[in-house]
Amino acid sequence: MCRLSAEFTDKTVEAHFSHHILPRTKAQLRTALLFCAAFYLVFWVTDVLALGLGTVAWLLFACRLAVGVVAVASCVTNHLHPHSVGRVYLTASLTEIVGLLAFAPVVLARPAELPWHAMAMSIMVLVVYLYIPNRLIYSMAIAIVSTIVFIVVAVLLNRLAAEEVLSMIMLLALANGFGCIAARRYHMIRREEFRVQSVLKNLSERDPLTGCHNRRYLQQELLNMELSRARRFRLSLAVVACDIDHFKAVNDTYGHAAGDQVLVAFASLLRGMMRENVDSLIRFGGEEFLIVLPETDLAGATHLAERMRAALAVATTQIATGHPVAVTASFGVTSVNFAHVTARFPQEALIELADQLLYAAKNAGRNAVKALEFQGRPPLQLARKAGTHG
Ligand SMILES: Nc1nc2c(ncn2[C@@H]2O[C@H](COP(=O)(O)OP(=O)(O)OP(=O)(O)O)[C@@H](O)[C@H]2O)c(=O)[nH]1
Repeated sequence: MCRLSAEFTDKTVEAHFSHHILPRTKAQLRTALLFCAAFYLVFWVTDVLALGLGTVAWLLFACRLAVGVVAVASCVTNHLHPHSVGRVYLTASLTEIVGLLAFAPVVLARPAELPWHAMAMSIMVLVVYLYIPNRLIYSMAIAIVSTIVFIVVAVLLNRLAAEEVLSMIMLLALANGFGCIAARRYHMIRREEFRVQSVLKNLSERDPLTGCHNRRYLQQELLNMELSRARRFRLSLAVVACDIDHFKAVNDTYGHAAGDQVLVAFASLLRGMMRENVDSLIRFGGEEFLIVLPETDLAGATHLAERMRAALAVATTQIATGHPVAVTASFGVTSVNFAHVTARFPQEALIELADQLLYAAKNAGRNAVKALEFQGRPPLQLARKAGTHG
């Protein structure tokens, strides 16, 4: 994490984090802006009490109203662009700047109350750092520049004794210092929470050896999500089950560590032939993998499985001892086309059919692909498990 900005140094991670917290940031920003704008307007009462209901008081009302208008416009803009992180920070900064600028006429119109204005300025600085959600570097820039401008205006007004000016400067420096430290802490804690959550999510959804999604993620999230999407838009969804042939022999001959290397290489070969961010590879158990292919019909999925089978058949994995290890794999392919299938069926039925086809491929001599369209009914018993398969 960058120590100055309190953001992730990796821009992609930071963008991911910002999008992840965007709904919460927007809700916080809306509350903060409307609350601050309302207070700004309510404080007009003090202008009237100090100046009477004359032209100057109405001018100050116009300034305060401008802050309210910008705050409301910011909220509307963010509502109309629900996915824009940049716009959230832009509107937060803009409202902060307008709010602080609108404070200048109040100070100039009521110079006798300079110590109170200094106190108000300290509170506003804290609000900028802590209450209005914004990037820390933007909050820092806005708070520091407006503090300096305020001090210059206060000195030019020449209403305070030297010791009062010094007290005011120290008070404002304290507000900036503590505000900045607290805001920095808050930004870092939120990112640390996000990092821990991501690590835990990864641990619960992924297989540590191959980095593929695990069975729990497939059954509890992925398949349900893909099936509902395919059903809603009447699309095809394909599932491919694949399993390395005679994998036990690899372990027995070269050792478990070499077996692990072969598994990792197999997963990487499959992943390399899939569509990034569209298809999913799941380690279903031991040496069996499952591939979920959205918007893919049986012909497309069978073609892919055939290409994967052929690629593996000519590939070798260099294990730690330097030996090249060659393996083959068997594939069971099924797909469901929701343009035709309207009946509801349990998600397991699709996996079960892919699995049965996989064992049919094993029974047919291995290093083979078997495919069948899923018709929405519980699958038939296509094949018994191959005798050698555990
Ligand atoms: N190295 C390694 N081996 C594993 C892992 N998970 C399961 N295995 C092994 O995979 C082997 C699977 O053997 P079987 O189920 O008999 O299947 P097979 O030898 O591949 O035979 P067929 O599938 O019928 O072709 C067993 O020896 C398991 O110990 C793993 O994470 N790493």
